[in-house]
Amino acid sequence: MQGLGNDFVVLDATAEPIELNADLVRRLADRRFGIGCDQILIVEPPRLPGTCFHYRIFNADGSEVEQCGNGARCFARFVRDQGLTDLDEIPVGTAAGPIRLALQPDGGVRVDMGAPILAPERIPFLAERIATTYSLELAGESLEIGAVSMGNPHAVIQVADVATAPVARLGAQVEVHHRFPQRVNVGFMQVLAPDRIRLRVFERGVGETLACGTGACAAVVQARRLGLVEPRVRVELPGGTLTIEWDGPAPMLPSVWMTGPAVHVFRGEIEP
Ligand SMILES: N[C@H](CCC[C@H](N)C(=O)O)C(=O)O
Repeated sequence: MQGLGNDFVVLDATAEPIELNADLVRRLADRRFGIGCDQILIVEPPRLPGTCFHYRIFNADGSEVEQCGNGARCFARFVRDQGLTDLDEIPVGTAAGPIRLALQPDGGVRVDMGAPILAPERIPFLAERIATTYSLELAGESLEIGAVSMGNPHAVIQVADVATAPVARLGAQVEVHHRFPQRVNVGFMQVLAPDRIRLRVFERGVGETLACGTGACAAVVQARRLGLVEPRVRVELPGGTLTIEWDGPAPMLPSVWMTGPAVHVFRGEIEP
């Protein structure tokens, strides 16, 4: 499956459990010696009340993570195509809590990604207090970043031009910065207009991907907090465009909504 070029191997563990260790994940995700993907998703029976499935996510480096936006849309497409559900609106449990996946008539998927998390200790991010931006000291330079969690941690850096942003170098340095104890995804955001953002994301555990759904959500949350965009924003990533909606930063942080495509690429069996 792929969502704007962020690609996944999706495994159906609804009938019998699948246990993946980090080494097996890395082998399956390897684009030369394995199948090849950015993340592996596992469809499991429900764990949370009121949900139909549980959704586990593993980065290509073998790390298990809390949330994946593009993967959520592909999850919805997969469980429908596999006949595992006939619901149009699918409540799914994740390590970050429940999310709701709604299949759209045009084949796209709209996801209630839940409310963003801004409290540093819950991101997690080491900071004295919550702030709209933080100064991050890197070898020889100081960066202004936003820190937002969508269940998974994101650093958001505003740049003048994503095309020339040092994504590989800075992304790799910020990903492992000591103030992010569980590492971090690093978004490079260029605000083009109040309803339009361009974004590149250096993903934790993968490197730069063609798209990052939670990264798009985090970028819009940060841009809204900076007063730069309207509640509905088109986020242009290298792999395509997502529509992100967020009415915040109201006192009660509302959900972030993400709408975009989910495409089936191939179906196969994994040799035991
Ligand atoms: N690399 C992310 C997980 C995948 C997120 C991304 N593929 C998305 O669409 O949200 C992390 O370590 O938190």
